[in-house]
Amino acid sequence: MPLFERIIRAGLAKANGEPVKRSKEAELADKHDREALAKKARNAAEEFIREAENGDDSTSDDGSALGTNKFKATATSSTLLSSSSSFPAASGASDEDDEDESSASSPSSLSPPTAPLWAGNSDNDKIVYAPDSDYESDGSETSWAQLRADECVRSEVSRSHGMLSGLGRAELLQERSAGLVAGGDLTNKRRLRNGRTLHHQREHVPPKPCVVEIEYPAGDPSAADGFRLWGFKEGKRVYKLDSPYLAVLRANLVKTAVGLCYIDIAAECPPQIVTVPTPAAIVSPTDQSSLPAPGAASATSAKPPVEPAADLATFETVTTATTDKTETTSSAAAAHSAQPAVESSKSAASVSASDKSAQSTTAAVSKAVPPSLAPPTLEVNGMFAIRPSALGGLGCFALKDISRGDHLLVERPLIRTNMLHLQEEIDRLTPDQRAQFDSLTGYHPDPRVSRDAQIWTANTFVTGELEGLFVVASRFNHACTESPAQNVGYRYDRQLGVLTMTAVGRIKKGTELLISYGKSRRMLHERFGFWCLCSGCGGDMYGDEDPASVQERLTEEMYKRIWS
Ligand SMILES: C[S@@+](CC[C@H](N)C(=O)[O-])C[C@H]1O[C@@H](n2cnc3c(N)ncnc32)[C@H](O)[C@@H]1O
Repeated sequence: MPLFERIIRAGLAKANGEPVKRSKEAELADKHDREALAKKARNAAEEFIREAENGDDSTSDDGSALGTNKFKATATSSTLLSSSSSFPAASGASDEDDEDESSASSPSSLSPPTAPLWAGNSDNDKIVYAPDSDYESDGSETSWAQLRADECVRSEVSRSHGMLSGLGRAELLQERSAGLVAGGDLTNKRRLRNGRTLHHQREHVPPKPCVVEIEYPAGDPSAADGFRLWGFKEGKRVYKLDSPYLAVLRANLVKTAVGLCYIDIAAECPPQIVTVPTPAAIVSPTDQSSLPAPGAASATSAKPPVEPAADLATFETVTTATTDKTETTSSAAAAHSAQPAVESSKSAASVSASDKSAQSTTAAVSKAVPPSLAPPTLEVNGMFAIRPSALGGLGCFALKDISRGDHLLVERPLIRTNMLHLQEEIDRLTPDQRAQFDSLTGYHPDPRVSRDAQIWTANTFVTGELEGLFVVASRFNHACTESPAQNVGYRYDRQLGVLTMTAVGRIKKGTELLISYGKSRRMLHERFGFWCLCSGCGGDMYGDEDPASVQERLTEEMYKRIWS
């Protein structure tokens, strides 16, 4: 379960005094405790068995007591050991009581393990079983289990937070630079202080500035100019930069980022992403005859649909002009820099005549950047193009004036499944489909999850009981209700198995097409990892305040809320 969901659930449940489903860590901790109890019980049982085999007379003196104790010990041992399965089946427990107890303590009654059912007997320090036939465990009966779960969640938060902020590494770098700890030679590296203080989780530590280590091939001090904290993206701090060394940095991106910050170079270096929507998957809902057969939905082909509907007929391949120098953010830029250049050149070969200017711009930009960093070539369906967006990464922009009710896109899912079966579905993708999947932006609240899971989490649409991932629809950015308005609605048709995007108002050529991911800014941040930059929800309500500090402050507020 995602971290935030766990935290929120735990918090809500705690507030309401409701039982909390324990985390995996708590389960492990319980298992550890159970094993300790099992050991104890085994010793007790062995002792009893030894006593019984030695013909201890106390049986006849107090047969029932010993019988009960003996039974308790053995039943307990065998039950407890059913999880560790190292204790031989207990003997000498064949009376009626025993059968009752045995059935009550069969392994199935412990599935899932319910540690709170066990308690130490303070009188004889033996483990006793206190079955209650009406009792159904939900795994959260005792406060220690609850506490342990909370503790696990708490450590989870601080761990994740440590990863989010990179503070651990920042501190290490700082200590290294101060000569407090041993480390590599920093003399050829520039360090940048961003003046940030530590988050409240670490308040006991005196605040220190965060240090970013960046390697500059040129070694020129002025190369550090222009860096500033922009915010958080995909679980990492994002720094914007505007440096004369961009070209060099671009070529050395991996070396440069040093694992601490992800450098957003979208303004100068366009995303290396080629989205090739499946023509067969994009048809008019009125032209259902041309819908591809299920399963063949996403076969990649450069051919247009056989009989495309009028409004979606023109499949243009547009080389997007990406000389836009505005400060756009793009996770795609770094995440997808490995996109094979061949894709770009392949698509570039089919540039439509209608976009000659874009082509010439592309040619100019191509000269300036290495082939692997050539501008994106994006295939669109005639109604919109996919281009870098000021909101973040790529977005969809109207290529013509659009009227209310116009269908913009009808798309079949590349994958329709749930998290449980995601891997199987991914494994079934063809290499082309896999490349389409990989090209998407990923985010997951827990940065440790796989990139596949991140992509899935950040891009899926609810499609009935399952979720669907659509390669083109995934490029629609979010807006709240006011300007820039959400101007596109979508609906998944379960019978046809297609997602339809429809204009919900008049849209002028060039306007970004925006859908709604949800209403709450906090939800957007927690679920998708971004603070909405649209003005509708107050993304711009902070006036002159530096966006970096706004985002940092909001993040801190979120953590405070989680912790309170
Ligand atoms: C489903 S993707 C949308 C397409 C994405 N821009 C891309 O390049 O692939 C969702 C991501 O887009 C960005 N995004 C979408 N709407 C945004 C908004 N209103 N403000 C800021 N970022 C936004 C966020 O990074 C979010 O995680």
